[in-house]
Amino acid sequence: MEVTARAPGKIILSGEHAVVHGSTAVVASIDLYTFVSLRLSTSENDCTLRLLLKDVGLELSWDVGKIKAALPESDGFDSSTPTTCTREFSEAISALVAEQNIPEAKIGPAGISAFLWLYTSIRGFEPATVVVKSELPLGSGLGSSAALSVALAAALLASLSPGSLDSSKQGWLDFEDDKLDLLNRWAFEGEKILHGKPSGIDNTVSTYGSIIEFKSGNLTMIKSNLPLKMLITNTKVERNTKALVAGVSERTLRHPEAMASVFRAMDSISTEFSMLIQSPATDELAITENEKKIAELMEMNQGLLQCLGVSHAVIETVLRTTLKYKLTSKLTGAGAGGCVLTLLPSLLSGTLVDKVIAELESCGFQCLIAGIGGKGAQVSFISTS
Ligand SMILES: Nc1ncnc2c1ncn2[C@@H]1O[C@H](COP(=O)(O)OP(=O)(O)OP(=O)(O)O)[C@@H](O)[C@H]1O
Ligand SMILES: C[C@@](O)(CCO)CC(=O)[O-]
Ligand SMILES: [Mg+2]
Repeated sequence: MEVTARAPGKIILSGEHAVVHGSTAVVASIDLYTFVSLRLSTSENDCTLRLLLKDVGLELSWDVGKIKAALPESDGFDSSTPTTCTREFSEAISALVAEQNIPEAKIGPAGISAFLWLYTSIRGFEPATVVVKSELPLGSGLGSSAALSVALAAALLASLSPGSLDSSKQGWLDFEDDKLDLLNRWAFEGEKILHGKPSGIDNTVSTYGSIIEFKSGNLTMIKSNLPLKMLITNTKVERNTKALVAGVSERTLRHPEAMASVFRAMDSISTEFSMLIQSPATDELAITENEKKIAELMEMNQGLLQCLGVSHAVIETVLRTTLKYKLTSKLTGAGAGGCVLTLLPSLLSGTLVDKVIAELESCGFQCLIAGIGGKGAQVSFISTS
């Protein structure tokens, strides 16, 4: 049997970074996915765990006996109890990754460490082949690390106990709510390896989908009464979320009061953003008025993100370019490059949108318009017999 899981990326509409420090944030899933296929070995002679990372052209393999010998003694794995990777395990896993001699330019080791932690914690030391493929740009603010963690955990948990999932059914199947909570908690353990000190917002929206108001681990699914059409511009400047999150924490240590004020302001912006998109807007005038207020909140949010030190020259280029067309933009995700959101008001003509995209792409950027607020993690069972 082979199981394939898919998990969506995300756009943070308001409150990134501040959410790590307890502020409210608003986040939406997007219809770009990371796919993880897991096929357990059927041959008794096969003692290999294979990981194929298609997006970075890496094929890695370990003898499962060697993995078991390299990891510290433990009471065995318990898939029902998400556990944080300890320093001792982290050092042993880093050594298993280092022996693969991965070219640094290809990919940071964190994604592979997260894989080894989730695999051995949930499935133990069973030989298998795991294939990862994504529609998301990596390291660009669209939640590729969370989509990886969620899709990995989803495939592993579904392979262990399909539970209510009917493996004879075709197509993408939804998890039961209680399974989603377990999945999200395991994915959060993967994000801790990838993000250092994650808030949990990225793995939560990749697990549950939809649009979510998130604060200190608490989530409220919200329904937007506004179209919320967003142009996503990928500046193609890759960066590392873990380092950026750490940088904001260091600035907070240097300027505690000032930064606390910024976080409080971002909390207010997110709360108002959430209230606005849920407020009833039936006619064009009401929608336009609310879209103008949303644009103002995005502009204010971007200004505060500059206070945190996570903007970048290429982000400023996108801001200036879209402002020429009286459009408002803000970075999304960890910043310092990556992706920028531009609100496309519902009355905006397609011709104008095409002009904005053409000018942005002439700067070497890549533009896309993704559907937002869709499904979260799902699995599909493909018979390989
Ligand atoms: N499809 C993938 N294949 C291999 N590694 C991946 C994949 N997706 C994510 N990763 C891992 O996640 C890292 C990128 O995570 P990072 O958190 O820095 O960026 P992001 O999640 O795309 O952006 P943000 O956290 O701001 O939303 C990559 O360097 C890699 O280690
Ligand atoms: C920058 C951050 O707020 C969002 C990254 O997409 C980090 C986090 O919340 O884990
Ligand atoms: Mg990430």
